[in-house]
Amino acid sequence: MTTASAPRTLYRKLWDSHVIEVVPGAQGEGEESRAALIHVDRHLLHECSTHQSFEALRSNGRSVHRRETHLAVPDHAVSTALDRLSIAQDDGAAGAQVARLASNVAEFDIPYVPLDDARQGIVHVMGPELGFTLPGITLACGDSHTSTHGAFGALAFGIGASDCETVLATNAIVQSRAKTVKVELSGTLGAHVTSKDVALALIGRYGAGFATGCAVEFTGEAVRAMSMAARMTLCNMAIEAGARIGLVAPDETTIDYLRGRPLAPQGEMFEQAAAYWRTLASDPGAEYDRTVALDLDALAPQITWGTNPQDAAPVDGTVPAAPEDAEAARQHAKALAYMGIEAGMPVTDIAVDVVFIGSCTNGRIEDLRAAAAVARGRKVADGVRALVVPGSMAVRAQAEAEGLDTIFTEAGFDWRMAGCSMCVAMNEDRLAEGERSASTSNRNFEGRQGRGGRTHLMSPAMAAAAAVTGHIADVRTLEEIPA
Ligand SMILES: CC(C)[C@H](C(=O)O)[C@@H](O)C(=O)O
Ligand code: SF4
Repeated sequence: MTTASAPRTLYRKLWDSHVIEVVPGAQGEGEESRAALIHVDRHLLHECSTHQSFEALRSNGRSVHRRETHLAVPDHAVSTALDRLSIAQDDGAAGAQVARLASNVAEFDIPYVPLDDARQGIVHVMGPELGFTLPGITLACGDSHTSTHGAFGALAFGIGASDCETVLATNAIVQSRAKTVKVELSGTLGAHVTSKDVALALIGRYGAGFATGCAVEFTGEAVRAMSMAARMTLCNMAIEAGARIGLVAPDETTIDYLRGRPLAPQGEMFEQAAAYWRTLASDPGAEYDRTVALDLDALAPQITWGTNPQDAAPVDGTVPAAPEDAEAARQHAKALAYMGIEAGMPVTDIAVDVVFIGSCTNGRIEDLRAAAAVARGRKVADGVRALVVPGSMAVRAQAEAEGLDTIFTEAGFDWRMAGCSMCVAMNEDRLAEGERSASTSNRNFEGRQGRGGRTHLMSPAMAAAAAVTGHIADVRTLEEIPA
């Protein structure tokens, strides 16, 4: 039984401060129920997972409880073509999804960022940019990568369509309190090694299920040194370790990021909020259900070779040999056959057809800067199609203000409008059967980027290195190009 004075994890503090009522449960004698009705402070919506919820609201005769706590944006199915506003009215499936979202939010009077708005972007990029995401809040969205917002010290989680209706109608939801995993990151990242590499290395070492159903808190000096963008990448990828929630305790980096954001508190209110945010950290001695560690000093850039995010290897390594366990060996053979590669080959021998730089994992301005630093003065290799899809229109505008678009286009990259794009292939951006990509997104399952497509996950700098060499390449070994 947790007493008021027992040291608590950040997760537990966020949880406790949002419990409306504990649901009496079937726990063992003397054990506290883990289920509770919790308050949902904020809710993000996109066009793919919400139509059913609005239908349910209508058929149940319910209304939206507090309209200003919701924010909707189309991102998954939208075109990323430069002339998309003139084609958005097409009656294709994607256009219809966006149109339905627009009419649903109009009917229920929910704040909406339409496709032609300068703030449009992937929900998990746009929410933080606007200051909709704040430390200490609960934030829900009908999308698994909602964990991204945990980088701010928010309790952020994906919900299903029926939960989405409940959240719209009540701002509350029954959840089960998750078990906690502490990830201790020690050491310092080397040049060109990023939080994407940390995430892939962690999942590679501990397995795609190492945090199943858990709340993962990333801790250590290395995390404190990371930008908000890097922390968001980590929390985003926590889902690929099976987690429900990713968390980083807020600090001055978080507070500096949020100051002046349009939907964050302003002036004296902001300072009062920041004083509270500074209290949001795990107490010394707080107990986690599991702790895992990774030393970053010797970490190399990572890539995935297979069809699961845990199929990670260092870029200076080889495609691994079959594991001993029979079932694991069968999976390994299946993955290699699908990917069209062989055990033992250096991963840098893998040639790519397509490069995708974008997504809610790595579509922020820092990511584009890292990719542009590699692309600058180089050319996309012959036969390679390379796309840069900013995570939001604000990222796109910032990149243009910095001249990154010119660097990319001069190098032969395609410079697109914002959206999920080839991360999920719900729009026209997709791999053809058998095509192979270097991708900065988060999932490499069979067909994720188009039926029969083959995905190698990596960081933005590594993806840019693949674009200019035509194969998976160690960005650390590319020659410096003088400015
Ligand atoms: C379409 C959406 C519900 C889905 C998710 O839940 O994550 C998508 O964003 C994804 O990344 O696969
Ligand atoms: S960018 Fe990819 S992972 Fe992120 S929300 Fe869109 S589809 Fe999901």
